This record gives sequence, C-alpha cells and structure tokens, in this order.
Amino acid sequence: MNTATIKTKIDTAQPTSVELAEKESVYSTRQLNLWYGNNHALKNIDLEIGENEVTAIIGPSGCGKSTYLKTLNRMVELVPSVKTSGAIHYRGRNIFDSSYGVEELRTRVGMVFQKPNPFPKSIYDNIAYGPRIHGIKNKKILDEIVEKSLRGAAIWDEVKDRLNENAYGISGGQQQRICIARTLAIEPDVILMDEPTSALDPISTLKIEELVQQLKEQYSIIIVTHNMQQAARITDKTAFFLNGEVIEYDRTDTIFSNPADKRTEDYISGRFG
Ligand SMILES: Nc1ncnc2c1ncn2[C@@H]1O[C@H](COP(=O)(O)OP(=O)(O)OP(=O)(O)O)[C@@H](O)[C@H]1O
Repeated sequence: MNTATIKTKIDTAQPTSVELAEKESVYSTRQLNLWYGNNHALKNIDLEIGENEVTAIIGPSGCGKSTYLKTLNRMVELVPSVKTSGAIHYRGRNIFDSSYGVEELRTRVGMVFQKPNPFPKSIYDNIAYGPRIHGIKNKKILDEIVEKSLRGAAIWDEVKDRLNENAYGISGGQQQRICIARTLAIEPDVILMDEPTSALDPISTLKIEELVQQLKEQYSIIIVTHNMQQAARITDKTAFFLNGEVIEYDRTDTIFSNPADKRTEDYISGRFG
C-alpha cells in the first residue's frame, strides 16, 4: 500500500473496533443493547478492550458510561428492570452465558467507585477481606498479601505503621488508594474505575493517575471520566458515548487531536455536556 492510499484510508475511515485491538482483547463487546424497563440505555455497542491498556469511557451525563462499565462485571443485573441482548466476551467466553459464574467473573474483574468506600474496619482488615472470603486464613500469607496490595496501590509507606487504625480515619485520597489496594488483593485481571478521582483534590488525583499508569503494566483498566485532561493524560484508547451509542472509539491521541466525528470534537472541546 503506498502512502497516498494509507493517507486516504486514515482520512476517510474510522478504524473498526477490531482493527484497533492490536493487543489481545480482554473484552469483546458485540452488539450489546441494554434496557432499564423501556429506557434503551445502551445501543448496539461494539468495543474491543485491549490487554494492559487504559481505556477511557467519556461522554455527557446520562449517556450510558456507568451502565456499560457495570455490564462488564454484570453488576448491572442487580437492577431488576434490566434486559440485555448481544454478547460480551471476557477472555473468549460470553459472560451472559447461563453457565458463566458471576462470582468467578467478579474475582477476575475488580471495581473502584467514584466515592471511596472503605469498610468500617481497620486498614489491614479492608485489604484482607477478599482473601479471607476466598479461604485464606494463614496470618503470614495475609500479611504478605496486605503489604503487596498496599505497595501496589502506592500507599504502603503512608499507612504501614497504622494498619490497625480504622480506614475512615485517613484522607479521601488515601481511602481511594486503600480501595484500589483492596481490589488488588484479590489479584484481578481487569480493574473497572467509575470516576475514581471526581471526589478527590488535585494532589490525590495526580497520585491516582500515576498509579493507574503503573497498574496497566499488570492489569487492564477501564475508566469512566468526566475529566478530559485526565483521559488525554493517562489513557491509551478512548470511547466517546452519546445517548447510549459509541460515536467514536480510537487511540486517545487521535480522539483528542483529530477526532473523526464532529460530535466528538464538540464534546471534547466543551461545546456540550
Ligand atoms: N438503576 C437504574 N434504573 C433505571 N434507569 C437507570 C439506572 N441507572 C441508570 N439509568 C438510566 O440509564 C441511562 C444511562 O445512565 P448512566 O448512569 O449509565 O449514564 P452515565 O453516562 O454514567 O451518567 P453520569 O455521567 O451522569 O454518571 C440514563 O438515562 C439513566 O437515567
């Protein structure tokens, strides 16, 4: 293919989701539709989520970002009115298959929420909670998991001398890193983050952003964010959602420098949303 042909292709065609997935896909979402009662909240979503990448989900309020995220670990099913069609393959298996164990899925896919939500327990017990549920009782092994998880969430040095203190007694930014450590303690494959820094101050936000950059070496991360600078700074791919549809999905630098769709450009430049 000569350069003119390549240029024409770049200029005229958005890459398909499959073309974008040069790394192995962790998730392949195919023609996903979701309804809350009569509200058609997700429409024909096709997305490939790459391994060891950070993928941003952006879009105005109510466009379906959190719904999509909660579909990936089937948390959305907790809402009784929800109906879905289509498929989401996680590591090659459709998570909607009746034989798919939701507990198994949720051990592979951790989630961090907008507001830090530590348990009203000690820092140590917050981290040891998941491993204990999975049957680990040996104190030495639990100690190792707690230290490794807190180190992984870049908060070990700040809390190593106060592991027995209640997790409510530390700052919001520290609590959010405790929640990330709690997620790491169950050794997930994927981490879903729903606006993880929206309740945090700029310094705590920066710490979480740096942490996300480190974590992608080992985990695949999908992050919903309203913060365009954050999406541009720390993510590899970006999906722009509008009214339940994926309008554009591409490398983050392309989305922010040369979006293919006028609606993407209008959104990222702050014209709506
Ligand atoms: N539990 C629910 N029951 C009924 N409808 C819901 C529920 N959660 C979300 N919805 C509806 O689904 C649509 C998508 O909502 P969702 O929360 O996924 O959007 P969002 O893009 O994450 O919004 P925001 O940026 O404000 O968090 C909206 O119309 C919303 O009202």
